[in-house]
Amino acid sequence: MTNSSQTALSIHSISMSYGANKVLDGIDVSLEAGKVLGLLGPSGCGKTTLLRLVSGLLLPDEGIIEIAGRAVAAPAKGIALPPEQRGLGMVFQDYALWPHMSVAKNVAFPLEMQRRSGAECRDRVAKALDRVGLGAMAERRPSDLSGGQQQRVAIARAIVAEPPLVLFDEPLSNLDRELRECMVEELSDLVADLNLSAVYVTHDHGEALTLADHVAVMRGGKIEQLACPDELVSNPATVAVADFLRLGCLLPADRNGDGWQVEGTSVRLPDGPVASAKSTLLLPERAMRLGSEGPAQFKARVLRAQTRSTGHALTLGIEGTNHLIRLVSAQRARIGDLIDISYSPEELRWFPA
Ligand SMILES: Nc1ncnc2c1ncn2[C@@H]1O[C@H](COP(=O)(O)OP(=O)(O)OP(=O)(O)O)[C@@H](O)[C@H]1O
Repeated sequence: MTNSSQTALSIHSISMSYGANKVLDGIDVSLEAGKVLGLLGPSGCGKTTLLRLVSGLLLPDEGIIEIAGRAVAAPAKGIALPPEQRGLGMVFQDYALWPHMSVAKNVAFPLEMQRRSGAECRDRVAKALDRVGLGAMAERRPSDLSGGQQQRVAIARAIVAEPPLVLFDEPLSNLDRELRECMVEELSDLVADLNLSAVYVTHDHGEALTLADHVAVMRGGKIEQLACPDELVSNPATVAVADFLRLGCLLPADRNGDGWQVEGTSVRLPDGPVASAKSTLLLPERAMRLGSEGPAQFKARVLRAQTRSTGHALTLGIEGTNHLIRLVSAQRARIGDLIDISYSPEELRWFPA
């Protein structure tokens, strides 16, 4: 464990059960000050439980949680600080704004809880609202704002007391897709400008990869991989990570002579860095191109073609099999066409079976 004030959050060997159901199992993760940790994973993997343990809404069965070097939960030592003594900022999915209070009153709440003077409250609220671009809306009611603006009020309230750590619990999931895409970028800039230390829970991998410096991909109460976004995308540690991040096509393969054969196909691949007789290989979407110009190819049939703003979204079937490949291509292709797909063998990733 570390006591450095440079560490915003340190989670050590945390476990937690609901009755006989162990929902978190030996979680270890730490976060440097000024960085964002994304907690990403499918429904039920334990992200919200972990966030609640950090906030103090739940207590762990085992382990230690430190915020800015101070132990806030350590059952073995009888330490269990309630949420109000952890001094955290929190932003929730449903904004959790008080409808009968003005925007300024909502934002002032954490400072009033700390019994700050009226002048200090007014000054800090005005600064926080300016930072989220809502300086002109201080006297409005939350109901007179759009969903995106309400979420910015919630962010202003979370940062007004300059907490050592801000917790975001799926803050954009109530917004429609267009607004969400806009807010992800805004939020990412805001978090960087404010130099916030934050934990950001989401099941949307695009959000996590955009916003977080490090992402913990969770599965079944454990961290499957903890890495920066680039590393996760280029070197997923497991099939589950590659699958959850939808990095490309996962294919079962059998060792065959000095190479590999994709199960049920005539597609042969060069040797990979696994010793087992069977493996799953990832053919990343970004490694594939339409046409036969690349270093290696195979044939696939176009099953579906949809026009998107970014290109043509194609679903292809490796000829004569049920293996599907999805990719977005600048080139058009017609349903039923048999086309060549090129790829770079060095971009394949292998997982022992
Ligand atoms: N109050 C509770 N009582 C019993 N089991 C619970 C309770 N809250 C959560 N669980 C269980 O704990 C596990 C983890 O739940 P958690 O809410 O942390 O998952 P999550 O990853 O946040 O999922 P989601 O994305 O759907 O919110 C799940 O199996 C869930 O059913």
